Order: sequence, then structure tokens, then C-alpha cells
Amino acid sequence: MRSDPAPDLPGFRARWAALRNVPPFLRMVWQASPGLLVLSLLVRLVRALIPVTALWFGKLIIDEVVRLAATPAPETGPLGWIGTDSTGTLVLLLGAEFLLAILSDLLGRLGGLIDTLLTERLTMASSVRLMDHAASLDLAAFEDAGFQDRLERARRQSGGRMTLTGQILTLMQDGVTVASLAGGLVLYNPWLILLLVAALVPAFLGEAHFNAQNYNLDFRRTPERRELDYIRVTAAGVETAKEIKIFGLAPFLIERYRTLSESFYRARRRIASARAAWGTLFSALGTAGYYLAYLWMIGATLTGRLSIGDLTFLAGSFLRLRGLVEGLLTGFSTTASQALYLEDLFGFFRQKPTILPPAEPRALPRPIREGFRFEGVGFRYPGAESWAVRDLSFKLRAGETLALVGENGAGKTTLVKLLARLYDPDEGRILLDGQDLRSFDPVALRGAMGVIFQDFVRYSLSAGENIAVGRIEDRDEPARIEEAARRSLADRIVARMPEGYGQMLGKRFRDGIELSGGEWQKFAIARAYMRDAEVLILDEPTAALDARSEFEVFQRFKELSAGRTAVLISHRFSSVRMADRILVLANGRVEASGTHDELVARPGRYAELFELQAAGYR
Ligand SMILES: Nc1ncnc2c1ncn2[C@@H]1O[C@H](COP(=O)(O)OP(=O)(O)OP(=O)(O)O)[C@@H](O)[C@H]1O
Repeated sequence: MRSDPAPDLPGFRARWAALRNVPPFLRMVWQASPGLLVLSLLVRLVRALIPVTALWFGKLIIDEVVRLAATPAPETGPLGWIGTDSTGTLVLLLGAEFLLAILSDLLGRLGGLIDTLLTERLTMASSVRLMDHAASLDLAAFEDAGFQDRLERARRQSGGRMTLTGQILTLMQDGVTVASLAGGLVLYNPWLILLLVAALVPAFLGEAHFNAQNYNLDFRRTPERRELDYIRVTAAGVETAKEIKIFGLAPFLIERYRTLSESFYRARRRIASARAAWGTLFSALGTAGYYLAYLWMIGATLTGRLSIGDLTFLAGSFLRLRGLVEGLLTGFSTTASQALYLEDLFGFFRQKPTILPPAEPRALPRPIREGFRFEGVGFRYPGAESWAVRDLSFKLRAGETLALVGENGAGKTTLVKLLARLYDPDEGRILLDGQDLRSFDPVALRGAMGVIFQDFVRYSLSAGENIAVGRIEDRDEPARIEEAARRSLADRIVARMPEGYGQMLGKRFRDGIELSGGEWQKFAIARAYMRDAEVLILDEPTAALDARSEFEVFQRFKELSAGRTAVLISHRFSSVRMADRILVLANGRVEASGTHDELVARPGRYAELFELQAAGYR
């Protein structure tokens, strides 16, 4: 998954090969709701046979009318027919056709209802599967642009394209109808069918061609479309509104959006116009086929080989068949191109994570006895030229508080991500109590850690839930949440909220309260305290805190991390100096380590940075 190039544009063969996704898709539909699927199939089977039945009744009625018209009319006019023996069959036939019309309408509506429900169920099921699968993939995957494109296409697929179920089922239904009508035609004259098919094949090929072009356009333009979405969200988003105003960015963004979407529009217009022009020509061919057949039928009726009823049945069948076969062929081609979109969805599902639990994971040491050891660890982000960290060798002893110091981009956050096994090193290894991190279950490993990243998430959830995400299975344990809030000082913020722990945070939803950066940070820190973490890691946890809060937070952190292993990343020396040991990173390597006093006494980067910061306060 590390080097994940954008897939090549699928060729013609690949398009048809994509149809192999239809069976797993139907399996997915079946899993989403077996009952609805069976019901839908039954309703459609009955509906499929209605047209031929209705046409046949029509033929019988006309033949009966013609027969009656040839007999002398009663003297009382047409009403005189009523109640006489000779009209019995006609009344029966009319009644049957009337009931058939009612049944057809009823089944049509029922089918529509079932399809709507089935689509809802399927959208739900596939979205859940999508989220579930995305959660199982490596973090590295999410940082790869090719992956993001694929995810985007898969997401569109799961949201918008689920009408495919209806399409496939309709295709099946129409198939049965066509078979039944064609059966009738063949009984009269097999050549009629051939005429029909010959007239329709060009239309089908045209459709297939243009559908493929549309898909190609969508495929090639996925990155641009993601950019369009990004611009739209940025230009009209809640989170960005402030900065857009300050910098007056709207015209710039709008212009960029316009230019991009213009080129999209032009490409679509080109395909749509060509499709319309060719479509007209192909349709004319179909019409010509119909009139040739019609001529034959009229000839046969005039020579007495067909009755008037036969003529209406055949002409009706032929007309219906033409519409149906046309629909069937284009439907088939649409389905094939939809199946290409399915390829994105199932291709995404086929993608596998590389950070997996080993076949027989070791039990995580509890408590940790020795600690972690980095041995010549090197790591490069996927697609990056340079190493984010290299030749990292150091120990993180059990029970100690280690501070990581270094300038921006020195590799501090990367080191933490490696420790939590969000990535695996490209070189060297990381040991926990003498065992390679890869020999443990990553989920268990992360479960033993409380990590708060500098770009922690501000969840649009309640205050209590924002803390509970640290250990979501305990979300219904208020005592635990309150305790975590007390430790991180978030309890004081909650005390001021009208709805306490039930208060919605953030501005996204109604009645949500927006917090300051430092307040959000206290909620994030509370998450770390929700867990019985053996290892606490705070990545610049106090950047947004005021001086007093920072002091208090660290006092508590020191108390609470007593006996635990803790890693602290900070640019503030007032915090850093509390650590038992400090690791100075530069360009992804360990440059020096020691206590604050040792490092200040030594000439070097630490003493230099410390002096710079101290000077700022004088
Ligand atoms: N997701 C990523 N993809 C590619 N490169 C990355 C990614 N994250 C970080 N890097 C690169 O890796 C290097 C180390 O980054 P890291 O985030 O570990 O630095 P840091 O010491 O935590 O910096 P800061 O003090 O600014 O938080 C940087 O050169 C950065 O450009």
C-alpha cells in the first residue's frame, strides 16, 4: 500500500470485466435485506408478464368485436347488445382487461415502494461497510492522493449510485417481458425478431461508447472534482469563514472554481452533444425497422393470413418490443458502465491494511517493565523523498517522563506515530520490553496508550462525549468522565455550560457552543485521562493554554503520570524542564539527551533555544 499509484484508465475489456462486480453487488443487496429483494423479484416477475397478457386480451377483444360487428345489430341500437348471450365473452374479456390494468398499476406502485426501501437499506449497508473498511486501513493510505481519489469514487458510489439495484432488477424484468413478447412474435414470423435486433444494435453500440466516455471523464477528473469539492467547502464553510473574510479570499476561490468547472462543463457538453446527434440517427434506424415490419403485417392482414386482432397484437408487440429492447440494450450498457463505478467500490474493499496483528500476537506486558527501545529506526512518508526520521536509537524507560524537543519538522510527531504503530519503520525496529512492536496486536497496543495529537479532533458531539471518545465504551459512566474532566481542568468549563456534560460543542449543530482553542485542548487532554493508559503521550498539549492553565495542567500531568511512562512534546521550556529526561531531535535524528540542567550546561541546540526563549521573557 506504500506506493499506490493511481490505477490506469480501464480499457474496453476491463469495462466488461467490471461486470464481474455485479454478483458481489447483488450479494451485498441480498445481505442488506433478503426479504425486500425476494419481494421485489416476485412483484417484478408478475409485472413482466402483464404486457403480453394485456396485448393478448386486446387481440381477443378486437376479434370478438369484429365478429359481433359482422352479425346484424339489434334494432334498439348498440345498447341492445347488453345482456344478450352473444356479448358474454366480450364482457368477460373487458372485465379481465380492466382488472389487469388495476393490477398493473398496483404492482407498479408496490415495486416502486420496495425499490425505494431496498435502496435505502443498501445505501445504509454500504456506507457502514465503507466506514468499517476505511477504519481498518493504514493511516499511510489516507495520506496518499491516489487513495483519496479512490475513496472519493467509492464514497460517491455508495451514496449516489445505489439506484443500480433498481436498474439491474428492471433489466431482469424487462428481459422476461421481452422473452414473452418475442415468443408471440416468433409464433407468427421469426424474421420479425431479426429485423428488430438489426435495427437496434447500432443504438446499443452507440450507448455503450458514450457511457464509457462519460466514465473515462469521471475517472480522469476525480482529482479535479475533489479539488472542486474542496474549494466549495473552503469558500462556503463554517470553519474557514473567518479567514476567508479577513484575507478576502472569496473572489480568488470562486474564480478558481469557475475555471475548473468550466472545463468540466465543456467536456460534458462535447460528449452529450455527440450522444444526442448519434442517438437521433440510431433512433431513425429503429423506426425504419418498425415500419418495415408494419408493412409486412398490413400485407399479411390484407391477404387474410392475419386477423385484425392479430394485427393489433403484433403491431402492439413490435412497438413495445422496440421500446423494451432499446431500453434493455442501453440499460445493459449503463449497467456495464455503472459496474465500472462498482469496481471503485469493490476495489476499495479489496484494499488491505499492512499493519495487521500477527498470527499469534504476544500478550502486551502489563505493567511494562523495561520500556521501549528504538534501534536505528528510519521512516519515510509514502511518496516522500527525504527521511522524516533516520538512525533513531534511544530508550524510553518504563515509568519515566521523556520530553521531545526540536524545531519544526524535526520529527517529533513522527516518532510518536511510530510508537503508536500508526506507521511501521522502514529501517530498524522498535522494541517493547525486548519484543518487536510488530509482534503485538496493534489495537491492543494503541489501547494501552493515551495519545493526544497536536491536531486533535474537535468533535461536534456533547461535552461528555468529547471526553468519552478517549474510551468510548465507558461513555455511559459519568463518574469516569467527570474524573477525567477534573484532571484536565475541563470540569470548570463544563460548570459554565447551560447543559453541563450534555452540552453540544462546536457551531455545526443547533445550540452548539464554540470553545476557545485552549478550552478545546482541555477536553482533548481529558480524553487521555479516560483510559488506564500505561503510556501517556501529549503532543504539544499546552500550545493554546494560558500560562496559569499550562502550569496547572503540567502539575497534574506530573502527578498523574507518576509511575507511568509519559512522552511530552512541547516548544515551551517551562513544561519541558519538568521531564525526567529530554531528547533533542534535529533533522530526524537524536542530537542530544539528558536532564534540563545537563543540557543547559552543555553548549548546543538546547541551550541555544532555551536562551532564545528566556531572552524573550526578559
Ligand atoms: N503526513 C506526512 N506526509 C509527508 N511528510 C510528512 C507528513 N507529516 C510530516 N511529514 C514530514 O516529516 C518531517 C517531520 O515531521 P513531524 O511532524 O514529525 O515534525 P515535528 O517535529 O513534529 O514538527 P512540529 O514541531 O512542527 O510539530 C517533516 O519534514 C514533515 O514535512
